[in-house]
Amino acid sequence: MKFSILGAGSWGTAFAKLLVENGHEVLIWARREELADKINKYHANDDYLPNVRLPETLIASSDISSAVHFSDNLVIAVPTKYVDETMAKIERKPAVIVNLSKGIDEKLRTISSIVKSRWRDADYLVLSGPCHAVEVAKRLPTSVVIAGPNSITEAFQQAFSNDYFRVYVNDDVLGVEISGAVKNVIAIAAGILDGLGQWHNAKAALITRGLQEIARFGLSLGARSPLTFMGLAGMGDLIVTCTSPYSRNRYVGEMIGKGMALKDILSQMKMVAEGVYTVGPLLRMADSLHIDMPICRQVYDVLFRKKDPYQAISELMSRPLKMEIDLTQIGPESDL
Ligand SMILES: NC(=O)C1=CN([C@@H]2O[C@H](COP(=O)(O)OP(=O)(O)OC[C@H]3O[C@@H](n4cnc5c(N)ncnc54)[C@H](O)[C@@H]3O)[C@@H](O)[C@H]2O)C=CC1
Ligand SMILES: O=C(CO)COP(=O)(O)O
Repeated sequence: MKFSILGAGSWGTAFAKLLVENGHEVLIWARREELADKINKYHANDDYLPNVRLPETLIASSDISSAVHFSDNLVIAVPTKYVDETMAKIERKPAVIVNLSKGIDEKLRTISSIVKSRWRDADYLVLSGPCHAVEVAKRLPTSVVIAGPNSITEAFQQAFSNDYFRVYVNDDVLGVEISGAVKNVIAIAAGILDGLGQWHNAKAALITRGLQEIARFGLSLGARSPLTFMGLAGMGDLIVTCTSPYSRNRYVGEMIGKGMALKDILSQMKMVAEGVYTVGPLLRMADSLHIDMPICRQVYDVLFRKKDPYQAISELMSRPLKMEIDLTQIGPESDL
C-alpha cells in the first residue's frame, strides 16, 4: 500500500518508519523544507526522534500538494491545533484518512469532526492507545486500537501490524478519540503530583478517578461503549501517559509541580503537550452539557489561573462524599 503522512514530528516519523518496515511506500510531509531535506539526505530526524536511523526508502517533502498526490491514504500526525489549517491546504479529497493525533480544537471539535466538516463522506479511521513514538521507533512491543468503518478497518489493522506493533480493532471512533484527548489532561495532573513528591496513593487514585472522568465525558458525548475506556485507548494510554518518563504532558505537569511557570515550560519545549490546549475546549464542552469534570477543572485552574496545586488537591479531596460509580452521572444509555 501507499501512504502520505502529514507531520514529521516524533509520531509521524516513527509511524512512517513502521509503515516502511511493513513493506509500504511512504511519503512524509514536513512543514519545513530543511527538515524534509535532512530526512532525505541523512535518513534521520534528530529534532524530534534523536538517534533513530530512518529507512532510506522513506521519502520526505515539504510540498503538501505532492504529498497528497502520492497516495489516497492520508495519515494525520500534526498537533490538533494545526489539523484544520493543514487540511485547508489540501485541494483534493483523500479516499481514506487515518488520524494519529490526540486532542480537541478551539472550536470544540475532535479530529473526526474537523475532518468531516471538510469531507463529509471520507472514510475516517483513528489509531490510538499507549504508543510513545520513541519506543515504537526502537521496535519495542506496542499494542494499540484502530477504529473506523467496518468495511476497511481490518485491512488497515493488517497493514499496520507486525511482530512489535499489534493493532486491535475497535468500533467506537468517538470513544477512542475522547480517550486520547482527555488522558493528556489527566497526565498533566499526574505530572503535578510527581513534581510535588512521591504521592503514590494519590497518583493511583488520580488515574482511576481520571478514567471515570474520561468515560463520563465520552459517554455523555455519545461514545458507543464504556468498555472502550477500559481498553488500550482508555486505560492503556492513560497508564502510559501518567507514568512514563517520555510523556510530554506528564512533564509539563511535573515542572508545574516543581514551581515553574507554564509559559517558561512551553518556551523550552520543542514538542507538543496537547493537554495544555485541550483542557479549555473540553471544559467548555463539559459545561454546556453539565458534565462534572473536577480533575480537568483543577488542571485548568492550576495552568491558567495560577491556582496553587496544593489548593487544587485540597479542593478535590474535600468534594462531597459520594458513591464510587454514580449511574446518574453518565446517562441512561450507559451500563458502566
Ligand atoms: N509523540 C508521541 O509519542 C505520540 C504523539 N501522538 C499525537 O500525535 C500528534 C503529533 O504529535 P508529535 O508527533 O508528538 O509532535 P511533535 O511535538 O513531535 O512535533 C511537532 C509537530 O508539529 C508540527 N507543526 C508545528 N507547527 C505546525 C504548523 N503550523 N502546521 C502544521 N504542523 C506544525 C511540526 O512540523 C511537527 O510535526 C499529537 O496530537 C500527539 O498527541 C500520539 C501518540 C504518540
Ligand atoms: O500519546 C502518547 C502516548 O500514547 C504521547 O503522550 P505525550 O504527548 O504526553 O508524550
